[in-house]
Amino acid sequence: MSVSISGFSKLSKSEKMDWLTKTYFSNSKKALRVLRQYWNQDDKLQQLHDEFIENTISNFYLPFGVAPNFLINGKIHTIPMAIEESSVVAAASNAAKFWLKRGGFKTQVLSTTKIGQVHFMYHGSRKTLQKFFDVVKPQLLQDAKPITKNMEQRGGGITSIELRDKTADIAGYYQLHAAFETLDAMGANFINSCLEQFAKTFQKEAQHFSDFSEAEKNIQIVMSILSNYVPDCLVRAEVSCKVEDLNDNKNISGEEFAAKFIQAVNIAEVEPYRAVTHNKGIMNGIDAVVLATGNDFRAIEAGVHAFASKEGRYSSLSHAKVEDGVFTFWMEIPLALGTVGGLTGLHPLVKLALKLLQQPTAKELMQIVAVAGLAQNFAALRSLTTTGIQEGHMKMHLMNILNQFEATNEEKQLLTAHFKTHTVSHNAVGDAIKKLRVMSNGND
Ligand SMILES: CC(C)(COP(=O)([O-])OP(=O)([O-])OC[C@H]1O[C@@H](n2cnc3c(N)ncnc32)[C@H](O)[C@@H]1OP(=O)([O-])[O-])[C@@H](O)C(=O)NCCC(=O)NCCSC(=O)C[C@@](C)(O)CC(=O)[O-]
Ligand SMILES: NC(=O)C1=CN([C@@H]2O[C@H](COP(=O)(O)OP(=O)(O)OC[C@H]3O[C@@H](n4cnc5c(N)ncnc54)[C@H](O)[C@@H]3O)[C@@H](O)[C@H]2O)C=CC1
Repeated sequence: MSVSISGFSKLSKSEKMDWLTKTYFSNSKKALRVLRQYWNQDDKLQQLHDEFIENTISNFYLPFGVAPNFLINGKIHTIPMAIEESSVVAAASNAAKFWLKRGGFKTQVLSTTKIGQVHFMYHGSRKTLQKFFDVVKPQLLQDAKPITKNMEQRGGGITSIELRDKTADIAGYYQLHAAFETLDAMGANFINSCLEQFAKTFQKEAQHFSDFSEAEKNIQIVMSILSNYVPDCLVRAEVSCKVEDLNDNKNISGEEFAAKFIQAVNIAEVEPYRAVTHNKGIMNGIDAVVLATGNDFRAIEAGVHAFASKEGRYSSLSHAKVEDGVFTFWMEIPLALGTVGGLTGLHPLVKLALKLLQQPTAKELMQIVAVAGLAQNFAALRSLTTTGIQEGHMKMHLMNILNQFEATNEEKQLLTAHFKTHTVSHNAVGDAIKKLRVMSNGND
């Protein structure tokens, strides 16, 4: 079907739903019912959620779960997670429980610098441009003062601006490359506002710079935007224990477990096909907490994967070693997060998640999120190198398969018990449910 519409954004919510359901669904009443089913019953809350984005017609639920027992730098946390995939929360909880008895997670924020750039074109003398930049720099900072005043009072603001010559890549291409400290805000809007002001000042002042020829005054601003690549907004998370303490009755000694685990990490360090899946496992934990705390998971994803490629080849974000009988597993990861701004003060479940985390600062949240990623990676690698991933994952996924077969509560109970001792697969569940239904029909 190929249908276009002009002025859709101007329609009311019910007009939008009406057009959509009549245009795309043979049973428009049923489609409407589903959409309405996910509206918040409270009118005020419904409006709040509607107004987060544009053309809202319903709400998209994700489960909101928690993983308890995370010992981080000596303090226990229960971590909120919003995610659709079964076994992720169980895996995080499992790893938290494992490390609770082994000293817990240690974390450290290594840096908090964020970057933004004004990309512009200039075809003239590089020396004169540099001279102009040196002259105009105080004015750039001065004109941005109305935007930076409050941030500076809090201890943040613009920390540097430099002129970068990118003409080796594209003829005439230069940048104003600026660094920012945005404290508890992720900072996208703050940084973009500063950059757009830089661009205005830069262009305006160029008109009055007497060393420029008329042609050189014609600086063309291409765009002004923050970068989601934040290699200097970095947090480290680590676990370690004596090798013999890794033994956890999984029919494998601590030494064997450490050796296999390190092999698995080494493979992800050198083999991109494996590294992507390895890091996906880390992002299971990271994204879930990022979402639950109202942060921008696209920004985090883009930045993290760029960081994983920083050596020129996509590689593992985590690393492991044994030294002097001590197993250490760690990760350094860039995370530009906010605990103010964005949705953090608006979405009721985000507010609850932040309260659950005892109202963390952005730095504290960076550490909690990194831990969730490392824990997730530990749980996945532990399964992969011992039982295999499917045993635990499918155990958790069983309920989704049962729901696909529209199992009743009674069927769920019987089949959950059955699959405690049988391997879960889509086919096996299908066969078991068929058998059960034939038997119960026979009994009728
Ligand atoms: C699934 C488990 C945890 C089972 O592990 P288990 O040893 O069978 O669990 P258990 O029943 O003995 O319970 C032990 C603890 O695990 C947690 N746990 C256990 N069950 C639950 C549950 N229902 N709800 C909440 N928490 C649960 C919980 O902490 C529990 O302690 P308790 O609460 O009893 O004191 C384990 O096998 C595991 O960690 N597997 C890894 C699963 C995983 O990584 N899933 C992610 C999806 S797969 C993927 O996307 C990524 C991947 C794997 O491809 C990445 C990669 O390749 O690297
Ligand atoms: N490329 C990207 O990543 C882009 C992301 N965004 C979106 O921007 C939003 C985040 O932007 P923000 O500027 O962080 O949010 P925001 O625009 O809500 O601003 C947060 C403001 O909170 C104030 N504030 C109060 N207390 C503070 C404290 N302790 N520390 C720091 N600031 C404090 C500051 O004035 C700060 O500017 C997210 O929703 C994100 O999705 C927007 C454009 C691009």
